[in-house]
Amino acid sequence: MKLSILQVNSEDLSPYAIVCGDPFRAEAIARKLDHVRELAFSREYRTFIGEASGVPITVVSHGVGSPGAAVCFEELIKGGVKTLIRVGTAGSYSADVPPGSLVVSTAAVREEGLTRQLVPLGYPAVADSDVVRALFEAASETEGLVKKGITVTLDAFFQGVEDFPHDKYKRAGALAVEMEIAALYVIASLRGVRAGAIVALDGYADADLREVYDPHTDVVSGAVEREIEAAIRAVVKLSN
Ligand SMILES: O=P(O)(O)O[C@H]1O[C@H](CO)[C@@H](O)[C@H]1O
Ligand SMILES: O=c1cc[nH]c(=O)[nH]1
Repeated sequence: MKLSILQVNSEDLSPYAIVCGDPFRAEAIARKLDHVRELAFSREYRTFIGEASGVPITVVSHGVGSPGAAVCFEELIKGGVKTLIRVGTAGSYSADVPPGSLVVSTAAVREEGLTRQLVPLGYPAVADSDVVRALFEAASETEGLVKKGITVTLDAFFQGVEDFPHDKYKRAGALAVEMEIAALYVIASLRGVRAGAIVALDGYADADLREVYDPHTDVVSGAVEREIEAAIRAVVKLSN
């Protein structure tokens, strides 16, 4: 079956997918795999298939923001993907997890608009516990700080005149904020597949991102390398 938005044949997909926002990061992840082939590059969705330790892995970029990412997650699941791992970046809520750290998201606050069009507000956006365990173990085997905990998914990236809800979620113990994990977790639960996510912290969420956002530093690149390694190893662990 040809997936109409991703423009890939479902027969070419692995049951394991690593997803990320940036099409160039998808390529960087794919380059770590054996026998890699690019399957399609349609809109923001760039799809590769490769192998790690003999386990086939699909890698796909989902772009920025929950609505576009949701389309990607839904099509992958329709195409037979059973385990999805997001490898992303996020802004930190705490000096205990400074830029360059990794966070494995156990659950996500639904501060986006997409999932409320799918399920009631009380429905949780929660990771699969086996995927969290595999990601945390694999990330802990890399050099550098890794924590697990709640993350926040927000639609807005640059602030307008409304206050962002960062302070209350910080006080409630959330570790970081990004833009797609809640959509991933809700859709995975709805469709009966498992999902998890790991993020590399690229700055502090409450800074004025218009002034200071720069994910292209050595510290962030190093953390992204670590999370890619962790995600690939987590897939191999989950396949055993
Ligand atoms: O690095 P990625 O995976 O794109 O994740 C984060 O970065 C983007 C914002 O620049 C958003 O997609 C956010 O969730
Ligand atoms: O959504 C995001 C992603 C990266 N960094 C942030 O501060 N926010």
